[in-house]
Amino acid sequence: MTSKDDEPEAPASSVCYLGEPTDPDPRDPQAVALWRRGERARLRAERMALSVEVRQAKAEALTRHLDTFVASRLGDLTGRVVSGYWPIKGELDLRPWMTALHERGAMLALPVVEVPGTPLIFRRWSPGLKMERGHWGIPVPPAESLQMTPEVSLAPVMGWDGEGYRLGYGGGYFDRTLASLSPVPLAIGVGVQAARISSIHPQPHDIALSAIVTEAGLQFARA
Ligand SMILES: Nc1nc2c(c(=O)[nH]1)N(C=O)[C@@H](CNc1ccc(C(=O)N[C@@H](CCC(=O)O)C(=O)O)cc1)CN2
Ligand SMILES: Nc1ncnc2c1ncn2[C@@H]1O[C@H](COP(=O)(O)OP(=O)(O)OP(=O)(O)O)[C@@H](O)[C@H]1O
Repeated sequence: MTSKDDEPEAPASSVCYLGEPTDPDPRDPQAVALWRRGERARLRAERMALSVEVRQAKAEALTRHLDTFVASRLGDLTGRVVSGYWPIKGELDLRPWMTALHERGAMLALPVVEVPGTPLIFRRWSPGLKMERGHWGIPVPPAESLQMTPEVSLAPVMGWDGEGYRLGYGGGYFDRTLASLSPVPLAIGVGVQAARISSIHPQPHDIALSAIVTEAGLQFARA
């Protein structure tokens, strides 16, 4: 007869980390890159598993927190340039907020990969604008749209940490863009609360965002 004592003990790590991948050595860029690839796949699968209704409820809750935060930092947005994003791959759809801002007199813009491996540019958008298919199949405003520099820039996050760092799709586009813009915009990471990771293990090229907002509220903000 077997007793409980005969059963092999689970290693402590499987209890503590609940099957999450082990953190890489942050000094080893290749290990970090490999770990990020795994985290992106895990977080993307989790996000895709959310129903459309749940995702929409999260987007609505997030929008309320975002609106409050932006108003607290900038006040009235009339005439200000705000960049959003066209949702892909299960990203939260904040287009209703973009439309509301447009109606309140803000100028909206969307990011465009004009040249792969270089900073994003931003083209003016307004509700109903006919879009073109850009790099990676992402819909973008057509080339004749006015190019603008955002004062507020939304960055959809695949993952995020408590220090304001973002995990995206692995192109490095947002980091490159923030490094190139002057003045630096109020860069707000937006995504689901469940995509929080303890650290993205920031590398020299990673630039922390100004704030992170999820459906649960403001999670991080620099003074
Ligand atoms: N909706 C939305 N639009 C957005 C962004 C976003 O995150 N979400 N971006 C935010 O930045 C920019 C596009 N970001 C991109 C990021 C990666 C790749 C890409 O080619 N990824 C490759 C892997 C690259 C690599 O590992 O070197 C791939 O997955 O095949 C393309 C666009 C601008 N528009
Ligand atoms: N300022 C930069 N200059 C040159 N290369 C950069 C810069 N920022 C990032 N990169 C390159 O981009 C690669 C991917 O970066 P990272 O893992 O941070 O992507 P990401 O933030 O998830 O992507 P994205 O912003 O496109 O969604 C890195 O290996 C890095 O070499």
